[in-house]
Amino acid sequence: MRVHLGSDHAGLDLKAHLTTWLTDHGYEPVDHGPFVFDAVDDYPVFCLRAAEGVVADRAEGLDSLGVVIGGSGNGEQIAANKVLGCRAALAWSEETASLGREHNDANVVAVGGRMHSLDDMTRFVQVFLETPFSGDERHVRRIGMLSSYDETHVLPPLPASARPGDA
Ligand SMILES: O=C[C@H](O)[C@H](O)[C@H](O)COP(=O)(O)O
Repeated sequence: MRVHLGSDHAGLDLKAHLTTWLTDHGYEPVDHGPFVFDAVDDYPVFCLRAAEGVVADRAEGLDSLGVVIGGSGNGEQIAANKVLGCRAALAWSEETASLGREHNDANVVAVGGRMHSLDDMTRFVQVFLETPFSGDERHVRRIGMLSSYDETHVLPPLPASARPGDA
């Protein structure tokens, strides 16, 4: 499996660690930078490229996921989710990492490099990469609503039970 990585200065150390770890574990890492420490670099530059790499691979039928890393993971997740076809989940525990795949079929995971130990973050990424999407009908339906909104910008209809005054 190919794994696209992007970060900023706050995620640089973890990205370097993960690149080696991924290679050692049979993955094909693709590093979108940064490659040197620059305390004022900007995560969108690198995380948008990583997310685009995942989406392009998957459009060609390749097995591909992404990892974006910053101080909190928040901005990196937001950046990745700007790319059409990317679903980026923020992982801050093993459970949120696995749920990102099981329930959300996320194809990119965001991690906060200033929030956890190196071992914990590596484990979150490992869990994310190794967990399959459940494929359950309810999750497929919800993901379909998001994809449809991406394409049409039309809101999904409210169910009868959720209309104001119907409670
Ligand atoms: O959400 C954004 C990330 O956490 C960034 O890594 C963070 O904002 C960078 O902060 P600073 O520029 O203060 O190092």
